[in-house]
Amino acid sequence: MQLTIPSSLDQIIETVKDINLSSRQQQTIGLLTAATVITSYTFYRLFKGPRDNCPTVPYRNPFNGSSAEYRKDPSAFVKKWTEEYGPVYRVHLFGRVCICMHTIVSGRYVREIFMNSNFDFNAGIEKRFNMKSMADIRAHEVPASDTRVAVVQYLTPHLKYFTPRAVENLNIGLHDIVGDLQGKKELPHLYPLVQRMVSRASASVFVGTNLCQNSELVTSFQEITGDLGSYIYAENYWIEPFQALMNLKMWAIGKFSASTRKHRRVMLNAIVPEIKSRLENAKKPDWERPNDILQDLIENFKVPPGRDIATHITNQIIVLIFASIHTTSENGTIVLYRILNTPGLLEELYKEQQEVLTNAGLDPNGKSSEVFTFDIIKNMVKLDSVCRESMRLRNEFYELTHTNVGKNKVVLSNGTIIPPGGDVLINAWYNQQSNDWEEMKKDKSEDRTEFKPLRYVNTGYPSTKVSDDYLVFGEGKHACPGRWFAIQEIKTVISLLIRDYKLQPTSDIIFPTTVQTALPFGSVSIEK
Ligand code: HEM
Repeated sequence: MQLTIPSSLDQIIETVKDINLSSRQQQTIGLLTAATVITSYTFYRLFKGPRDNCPTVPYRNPFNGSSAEYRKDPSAFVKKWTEEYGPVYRVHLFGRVCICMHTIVSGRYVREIFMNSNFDFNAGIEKRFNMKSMADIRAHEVPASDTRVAVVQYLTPHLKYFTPRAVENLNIGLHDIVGDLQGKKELPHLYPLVQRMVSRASASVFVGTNLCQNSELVTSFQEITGDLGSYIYAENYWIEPFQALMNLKMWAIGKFSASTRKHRRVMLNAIVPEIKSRLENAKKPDWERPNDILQDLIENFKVPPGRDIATHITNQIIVLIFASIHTTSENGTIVLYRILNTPGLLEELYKEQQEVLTNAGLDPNGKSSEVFTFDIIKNMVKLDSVCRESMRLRNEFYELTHTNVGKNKVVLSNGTIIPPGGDVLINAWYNQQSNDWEEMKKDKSEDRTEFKPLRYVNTGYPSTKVSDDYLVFGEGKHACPGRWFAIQEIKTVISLLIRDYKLQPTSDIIFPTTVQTALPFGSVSIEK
């Protein structure tokens, strides 16, 4: 017997009204049929999500829906269903069913998510990757708004001031990996190099010029995100449909994992005495106030009741690290591989660098912390275009999950309903790369899938400018407030490397096509 799951109440009535109830046997069959149909309908509604005619990608596995198919070939999956269903549709992914099934939003509709304060990125991401919980930080003690304030008020306005120290420490980070470099050195992958440079420079700005010399601390800055992330990503996906179990697992990582304990110990060992000595020195008349985010946090943030100041500030710094170090290192690595994979590009960028420095009356071979100033880096427009183009083309598919944290349903302009607690995924592939989005093409012949390094030169679209077709930093009032610092670091890492070293790929460079990593692969030789 074939069971057809009805999609509306009318269909149920149609099915039941034809049952002839003249005999006892027929009555029993009739009742059973009606019960089966009603139960099926209830399940159908439950698994389908809200009644709004939004199409749902068909799936067989009721627990993990389309997750396996999506993970196997995300590009094919996203292309197929976006073509079939258009800009807004539902997919049963990562165990999210019923009213919480992910709604995929593409094209201009993404604005309706980014501009609506009911949608929260942190609430969405924390369902699968709750960094605070995994680092044993109580969420309410370090709200996202605190980290935003730290960046918006104390970091971004002072980027010019912080630049020389960041450049000096990028160089030290580089030296940590390549050493004095007498001959050629082979780097199996570029990520550890970029990550060390970014970690050292970020540490000099976040916790100051004294603590950034603590190599163990810089290593913790470098590794904490990847270490905690590996507990989640190296996992069996069976746990995904069970949110309570996921939460328990992330909480247990925070409380009991060796990585969390180690990184917290290293950070507290460094930060506790530093805060103590700063608080004592501040009482002295000849005190010279340290200028870094640590000092801003000490002076401006309230310590929650029952918490000591050092633990609270360490927690704030850890959250800042989660937001900044891996993201910047990963994207810096992506840009570098793109440059190395494009014949003639490295030489063109070197030429631009020499021209910008010479036009500013600076010695093109001068001390890096003196010549690579905030304005000089800003003037490297070709390099900036390469950054935007490389980041636009990173392998992104359904990204930037947002949850409706409001009490009411949100109705998109096409009638799609996102209920309270409902999740949205942004179709970054479509918005950033698809040629089907005609509106985003300058002319019909433009190919958005192509890597065109100088695409954005003189277009008014620097790599920090968010737009519907460039969502790497999000959009709207929660768009990444650290993007100016991130781009400054990425551009300086590249400027230092292409001026002072010779880099050459020693294997093919592979750009990933899976959801597991955005990092390209390939070995590179480096020499002076
Ligand atoms: C290339 C590197 C980076 C990328 C790709 C990146 C990306 C993002 C994205 C996608 C968001 C969410 C935006 C949204 O909700 O719409 C975000 C938020 C945030 N980012 Fe970044 N980020 C980067 C670097 C940084 C850096 C260096 C910092 C700090 C120094 C930082 C601090 C933050 C903070 C505090 C938020 C939360 C903003 C809020 O909730 O209002 N990010 N970032």
